[in-house]
Amino acid sequence: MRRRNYRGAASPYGRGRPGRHGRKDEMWIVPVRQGGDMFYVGDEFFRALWRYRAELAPVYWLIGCFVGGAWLHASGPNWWPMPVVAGLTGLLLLTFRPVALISRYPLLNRWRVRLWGTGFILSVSVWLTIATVIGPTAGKMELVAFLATATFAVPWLWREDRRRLTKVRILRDRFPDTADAAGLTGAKMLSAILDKWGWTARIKLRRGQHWTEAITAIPQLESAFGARNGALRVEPVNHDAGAFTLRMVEVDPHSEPIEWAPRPGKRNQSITQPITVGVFEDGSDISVSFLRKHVLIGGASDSGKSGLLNVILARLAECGDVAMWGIDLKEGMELSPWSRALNRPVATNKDSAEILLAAGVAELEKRASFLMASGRREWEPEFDAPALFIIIDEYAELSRKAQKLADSIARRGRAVCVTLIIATQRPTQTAMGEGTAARSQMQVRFCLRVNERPDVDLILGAGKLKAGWDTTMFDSPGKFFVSGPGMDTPRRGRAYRITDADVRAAADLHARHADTGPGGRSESRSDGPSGGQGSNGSPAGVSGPEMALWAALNDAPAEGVSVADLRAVTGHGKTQLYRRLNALKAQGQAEQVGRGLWRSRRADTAPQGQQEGDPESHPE
Ligand SMILES: Nc1ncnc2c1ncn2[C@@H]1O[C@H](COP(=O)(O)OP(=O)(O)OP(=O)(O)O)[C@@H](O)[C@H]1O
Repeated sequence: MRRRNYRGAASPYGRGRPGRHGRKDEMWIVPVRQGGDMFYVGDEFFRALWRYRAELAPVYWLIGCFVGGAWLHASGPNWWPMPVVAGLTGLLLLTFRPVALISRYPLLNRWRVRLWGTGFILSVSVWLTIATVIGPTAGKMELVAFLATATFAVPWLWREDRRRLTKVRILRDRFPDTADAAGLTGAKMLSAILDKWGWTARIKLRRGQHWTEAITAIPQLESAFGARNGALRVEPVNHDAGAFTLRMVEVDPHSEPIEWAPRPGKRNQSITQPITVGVFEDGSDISVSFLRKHVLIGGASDSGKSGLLNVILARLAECGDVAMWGIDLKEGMELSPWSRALNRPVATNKDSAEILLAAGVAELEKRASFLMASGRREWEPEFDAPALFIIIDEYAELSRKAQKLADSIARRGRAVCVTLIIATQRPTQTAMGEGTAARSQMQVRFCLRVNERPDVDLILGAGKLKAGWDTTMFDSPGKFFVSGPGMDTPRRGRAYRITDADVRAAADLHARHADTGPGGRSESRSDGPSGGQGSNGSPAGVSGPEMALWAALNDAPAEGVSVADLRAVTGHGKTQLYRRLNALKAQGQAEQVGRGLWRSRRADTAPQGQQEGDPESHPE
């Protein structure tokens, strides 16, 4: 059989024959339909019988039963045990559901499907047994077959996933016309998935078209689909400039505010896990990792910046390995309700903001020397060594000095887990501080509604507006795009709505220091195990006992520091202290130099006798 190339000329080569450079030339070949139009119509007919096999299944069952019954009857009435054995085998399989069967047909896990299957197998095997003996057309056999088929066809055709499958097929079959009407001639729908809010499809464009053309064609596509304004979203597909993801939002999950639901349990979360701040419009959670990342929240007035900041604070407060400081230059209006959950009184004016940021830089430097001395590269947050977040509402209001300090934290704070969460309306260079690079250090960026399109690039970074991250059309507060590691497509999200009462409840539930309540005493956290200045002068509850322990071991004389002294500086109980000391010893960072005497392992000293078996080298 000769094949034709794409211009219709006969090709001398069969399908797949290597070209001049060993390249297969099958791209240029389409199969020739021999036999003219009749063959074509017949071909399409059989294709349709196969494509719509699920919908046509009841007809196939009926035909199968009559053909099978006729064959068995013709073979002899004594063949009746055959359908009985087949039916029993089917029932046994359904009852015991071997793994191979379940992994191929997971639907069999549903009891309704099994009930239907049991009835179906019983009916078919009984009917075939009788048909083998008396014949498939004897008596009322035909009527019974039709009635039984109709009975089993109803639940089969009404099945929810069958309905979905049909909808997907209709979408896919009609898509070439829709794309044509929208000016994307030649585009194909490769796959589609339905969910409760709408559907998402993967589209492949004609060769030479770029996915950004689909962004321009969104209004035309909406019209061609007969959808409401703003119902369609276009997102790029990684590694394929000629494809995109088309999302139709039939029911907008963001049309109503999504209420904040506090999580039970106190301080049992960890910042090493992503935190959930809202819901994407396909109903999935927006989970963002805040660990070792600076965060920027930008948006116009009333776009919901403070609301989002409150949600983030509430989530951070749930983490036991987090410490928080706050700067709120709106006279503490936004952050004061959080005072009890913060590890330091809120800075509400330019001077106290400078002091707080200077303390942040000092903390950062202490942590950096600690890491260097202990041969580690990154701060691993723990309850005793929390990640420190400095939250700044209205960053643009900071003084120049404060902005320089914040810039220093932005540049150096990530590895040591001293990070910034900044909210501002327009992060222009002036607002972020002339001569500083704070904006470029922000890895996670939330962009709420903005009034001017160029503000999108200002908040999210150059080129984002052109890539479809336009937030000027966001119509309700709390809606945003978030960009960051692993979040490089513009998916619309909406933050939870958190009320003032929710904020108060969360702050009470996760109070760090009861004595720093609204209007609480400043710098008064000097008592208790996690309070007070560490021996290294670290701020209470931030650097924590871990650094105090390390400083004491480092400062210890050659004969070591006593366990009693270490307990005093860290506030640890004996068991906890020995757990930490033994861990440091295992890492080669601390050594026991005598009974109950420890110090850091120094490069210049040979390892001392390790006194294995010393009862005090194990927690009691
Ligand atoms: N996620 C949300 N869902 C529903 N409503 C919200 C949400 N976030 C904020 N709002 C509402 O929007 C209004 C403005 O919110 P918010 O004060 O957070 O905005 P803002 O951007 O901080 O404003 P400004 O810059 O003026 O301080 C408030 O009435 C708030 O209740």
